[in-house]
Amino acid sequence: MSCCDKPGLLPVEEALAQLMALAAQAPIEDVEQVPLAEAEGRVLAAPLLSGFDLPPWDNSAMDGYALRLADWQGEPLVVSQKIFAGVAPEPLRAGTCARIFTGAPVPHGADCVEMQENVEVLEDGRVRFLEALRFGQHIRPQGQETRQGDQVLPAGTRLGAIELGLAASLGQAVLNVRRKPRVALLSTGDELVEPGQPLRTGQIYNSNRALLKAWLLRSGCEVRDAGILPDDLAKTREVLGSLGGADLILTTGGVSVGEADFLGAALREAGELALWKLAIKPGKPLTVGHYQGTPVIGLPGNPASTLVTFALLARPYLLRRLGVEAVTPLRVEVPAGFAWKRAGNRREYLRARLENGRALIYPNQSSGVLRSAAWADGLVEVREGRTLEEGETVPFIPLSEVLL
Ligand SMILES: Nc1nc2c(c(=O)[nH]1)N[C@H]1C(S)=C(S)[C@@H](COP(=O)(O)OP(=O)(O)OC[C@H]3O[C@@H](n4cnc5c(N)ncnc54)[C@H](O)[C@@H]3O)O[C@H]1N2
Ligand code: MOO
Ligand SMILES: [Mg+2]
Repeated sequence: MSCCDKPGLLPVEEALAQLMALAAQAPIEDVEQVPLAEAEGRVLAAPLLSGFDLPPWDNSAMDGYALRLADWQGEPLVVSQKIFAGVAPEPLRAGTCARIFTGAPVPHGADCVEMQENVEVLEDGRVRFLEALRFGQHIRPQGQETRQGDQVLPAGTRLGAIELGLAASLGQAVLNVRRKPRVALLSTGDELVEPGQPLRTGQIYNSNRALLKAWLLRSGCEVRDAGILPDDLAKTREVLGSLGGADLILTTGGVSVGEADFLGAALREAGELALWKLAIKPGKPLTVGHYQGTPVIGLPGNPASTLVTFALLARPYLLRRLGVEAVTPLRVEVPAGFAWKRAGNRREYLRARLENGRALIYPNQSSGVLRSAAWADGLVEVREGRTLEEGETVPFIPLSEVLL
């Protein structure tokens, strides 16, 4: 055990529970109406209800012929009308059938559709049905998908491609969604330089800013990019104090115990430090609190620590503030394609990739190595105190689950 890995670290579940409680105290409830085409990634503010039955009328599932079963005694039937999708049919004339195509409304009086492969069209145009017919066959009944008034999606649903398609099928051109969270993004560190600038000795490029900005935008947030903050307590106070209009100040770096780590000190002075030092690796010094009443989440500066803590803690917090229930990502159990001999006292999230159904881990799991995450397609979770033999089952969190 190293000097810093003492017991007393906050377990990940407890940190998440506390973040959820903080989120519940500060819901973002303002509602906006947005056109369907702009609603991707937003969160429904009200349930999506079906204004009508879907499908609105019985319609054919096949290209073929519609008939009334009782009219068919084995003799060929005359075709009395042709019904394409998009037209309103006449009622079916007794003793006849109708030519019908997939998606076309079934005419009043018909109760069965036969696909054209199973009929013989006679020279006189009549149609002989070659196989036994069943009542209701190949008919998609009115309301089979939704009934008028059904709740199709609950409030708090995040809108992805499927939900947008569903809303469109119900004729919704505009959706009521929660206002986007306003996130002020700050990268702390005297060593940071933006890409495009020359790099002097001791400096590194700011990668967390690009990573988080893209991810926040994808997560449906409005980003106020507050740039780079030097490692200086007075400057930290000044900049945090200027970001009061934000729903969240999200910072990276400056949360550990070094002499240039000032976020904790600033929060203790003019706010509250609610969470610090978690049993998570990477990401232990994650810092949560508020500054003059504005919520602050300080992600540890190491790029893989930033990624893991954003994915598993900060992102769920933001989603919960929007009323999203399901904020924890899916885990699938997979066999480990590696052995893990070092039981740690923090829960570890290893950058991993599935190959032939087994999880392989990137050879360098240093929290400074972002390349590990670009190589990976998920995170393997290794619980505190655990070692693993190759072939044992481990939880795997697909990165696609958290990147949306
Ligand atoms: N004595 C101890 N030292 C450290 C401990 C500890 O418990 N005792 N914890 C370590 C752990 S774990 C982590 S994680 C880091 C977290 O450090 P900070 O959040 O204070 O971050 P910094 O010190 O500012 O930076 C850490 C590392 O990350 C680089 N960095 C920072 N920001 C960026 C950025 N925007 N883009 C790219 N890289 C960035 C920075 O240069 C440092 O290399 O603390 C350990 N130390
Ligand atoms: O927890 Mo730190 O994130 O190990 O590098
Ligand atoms: Mg530090």
